[in-house]
This record gives sequence, C-alpha cells and structure tokens, in this order.
Amino acid sequence: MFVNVEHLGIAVKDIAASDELFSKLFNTKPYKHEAVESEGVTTSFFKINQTKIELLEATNPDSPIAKFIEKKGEGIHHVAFEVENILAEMQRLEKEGFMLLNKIPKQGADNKLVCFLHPKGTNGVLIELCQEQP
Ligand SMILES: CC[C@@H](C(=O)O)C(=O)SCCNC(=O)CCNC(=O)[C@H](O)C(C)(C)COP(=O)(O)OP(=O)(O)OC[C@H]1O[C@@H](n2cnc3c(N)ncnc32)[C@H](O)[C@@H]1OP(=O)(O)O
Ligand SMILES: [Co+2]
Repeated sequence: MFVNVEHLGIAVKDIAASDELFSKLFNTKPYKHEAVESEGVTTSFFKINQTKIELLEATNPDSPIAKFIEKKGEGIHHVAFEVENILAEMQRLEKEGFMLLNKIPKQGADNKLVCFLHPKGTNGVLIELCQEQP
C-alpha cells in the first residue's frame, strides 16, 4: 500500500550553495547530510512539518544526478513514496507492467530500502518507493 509522499528529490550542482538557498527559503537548516556511495550522491534533508525535501549533488560523473543535470539542468529529479511493504509493491507493480530499475530493494538514505521505477513508464516522472528499515 502507498502511504504518503516520503520526499521530493531535487538535483543540484553545489549542495553547499543550495543548502544556503533552501535554508533561506524555508527559514530552517537541513536536519542531516548523508552520502550514498552506491548512487554516487551526497544529500541534504530539510523537513517542513511532514514534508521532506532531499537535495542531491553528484559525487562522480556517472551518477544519475550528474547525467540528469547534464541533460535537463537542476530541478525536481524524483518523487518518493513511502510504502508499507516494498517487496509486495514491487511485485504488484511489475505485474502491472511498470519497469523496475532494481529487482531487489537497495539501501537508500535516511535508513530506507528503496526501489526506482523508470520514468519512461510513468509519464516522465522518476518514482522512488521507500520503506523504513526496522
Ligand atoms: C540518496 C539515495 C536515494 C534516496 O534514498 O532517496 C535517492 O534518491 S538516489 C537518486 C539517484 N538515483 C537514481 O536516480 C537511481 C534511478 N535512476 C536511474 O536508474 C537512471 O537515472 C535512469 C532513470 C534509468 C536514467 O538513466 P540512463 O538511462 O542512464 O540515463 P539517460 O540520461 O540516458 O536517461 C534516459 C531517459 O530518461 C530520462 N531521465 C533520466 N532521469 C530522469 C529523471 N530523473 N526524471 C525524468 N526523466 C529522466 C532522460 O532524460 C532520458 O530521456 P530521453 O532523452 O527522452 O531518452
Ligand atoms: Co530520493
């Protein structure tokens, strides 16, 4: 079952500069920074009530974030949904014909297991499924 929007991912070129910008915008500082080497990103997280914003900067030129910025520029990169049971959702969505980008859940930021759906199958929006790890 889909529960809620877990976070919005925003691709940025310079996370330190974007931290300053978004801190001014939201009038609050990021609550954490975390690098996820397997995705080639470093992140910072802001929280506004229940809404989480994830800024992502590439840490290498092969990172999905580096490629995205090269093609489309900075901006909204993905929408992440919290799901109750990621394996069950992955199975259901695969049966429905969605293109899973990873066949087994992988380690995301902020203690989550994650799976991505190809934007070609979701009207051009990269979707991330997240489940909190116990
Ligand atoms: C921090 C960890 C984690 C979390 O816990 O929150 C994250 O959020 S990690 C975020 C970064 N990781 C990922 O994005 C992993 C999933 N992404 C991918 O596997 C790839 O980026 C991709 C979506 C399969 C695209 O890769 P690739 O095919 O190599 O790149 P292209 O540049 O050739 O793109 C093909 C096609 O798709 C369009 N595209 C790419 N990214 C996006 C996007 N984010 N949103 C919408 N569309 C996207 C791209 O423009 C190309 O379109 P065409 O040019 O029309 O073919
Ligand atoms: Co994300």
